[in-house]
Amino acid sequence: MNDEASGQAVDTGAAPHAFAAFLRDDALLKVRDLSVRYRRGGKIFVAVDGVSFDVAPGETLGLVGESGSGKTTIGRALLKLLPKADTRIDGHVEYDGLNLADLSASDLRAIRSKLQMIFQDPISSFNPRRKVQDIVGEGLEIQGIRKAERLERVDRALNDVGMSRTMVEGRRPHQFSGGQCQRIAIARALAVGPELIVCDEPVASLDVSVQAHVINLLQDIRQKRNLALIFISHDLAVVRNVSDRVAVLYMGRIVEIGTGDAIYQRPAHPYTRMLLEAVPVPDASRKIVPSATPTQALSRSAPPSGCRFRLRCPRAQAVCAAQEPKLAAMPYGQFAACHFPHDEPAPGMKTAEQA
Ligand SMILES: Nc1ncnc2c1ncn2[C@@H]1O[C@H](COP(=O)(O)OP(=O)(O)OP(=O)(O)O)[C@@H](O)[C@H]1O
Repeated sequence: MNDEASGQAVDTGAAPHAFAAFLRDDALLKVRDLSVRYRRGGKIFVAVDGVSFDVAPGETLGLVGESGSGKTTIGRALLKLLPKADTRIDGHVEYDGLNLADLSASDLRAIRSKLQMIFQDPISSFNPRRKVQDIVGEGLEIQGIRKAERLERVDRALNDVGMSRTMVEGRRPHQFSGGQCQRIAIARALAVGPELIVCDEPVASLDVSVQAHVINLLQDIRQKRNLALIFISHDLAVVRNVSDRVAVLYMGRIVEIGTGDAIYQRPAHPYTRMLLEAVPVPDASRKIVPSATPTQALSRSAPPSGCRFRLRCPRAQAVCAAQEPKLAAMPYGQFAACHFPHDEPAPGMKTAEQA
């Protein structure tokens, strides 16, 4: 399936179940042409629009984009956590060969032990009246696991996040710091023995000094347990050291997807470059590209014709208004949806050859 050199445009919209060249056969999770529409005040709002990607066992995929680009909606759609009312989901999500749309409630419960999610604000996902050891064991309780085994698995999960039962015994979430609460949330996800965890901005609410600890912790656990991660962030710098591949999302669509090396060293899409420019680096030659039209001002119920990024894009030409670009293979192996992709290294970045 890895037809990277073909240079062929990939129309995932027209052929939702066809394997595009950046998709893989051996994936644990297959997402094909996923769209999510919300009804808001009588209008249809397209939050996610024809997104396709895969996650292989043990792989980390970074999902990056500005606020409102649809990252959380994708994460929640994968776990079937979106509100049913006023939400329409189309497309195909397959986990370990099972189509999630076809699953009965009990099959879905079984899958949930394999597929977990952690959130930006862990405390709001905790029942404040419960003790921490019970919170960590919640998923096991739902599965009907007996108490002795539950305690053993809770201990193991707490140890994996650098905590212990003695540390948490009899205590409630508000007695812990933000970083510790995120560890508790990770332990709760780990306790059920997942294969894939969707991490939704897991460090965004933490102090910068704690962020690195939590990221390193996730990395260690991932290696130890051969976990796959979808790491959601608005910040390309945050996913940089954790992602094998990165997908860049703009207004509900993937505009670039590829290995971390390609995305950081040879970003082809002007939007990816804009996000990279916003990453603070100690290099005065790199400036933040001014954005004429902020995303919030762009209507999602009536997105611009052609390329959705064209109103903010310094390279836009007439064809960009007339024709929506498809994801196409770039010389450095990634796929980008752009009529005028960049071919030069990212400014201020050393390429692998130069390093
Ligand atoms: N339940 C809902 N009903 C209506 N609109 C929604 C709902 N949930 C999200 N949206 C809208 O869908 C768009 C995508 O939201 P989403 O939270 O997925 O984006 P995001 O990229 O995760 O942004 P953020 O980082 O700010 O959470 C936003 O404009 C949001 O307002």
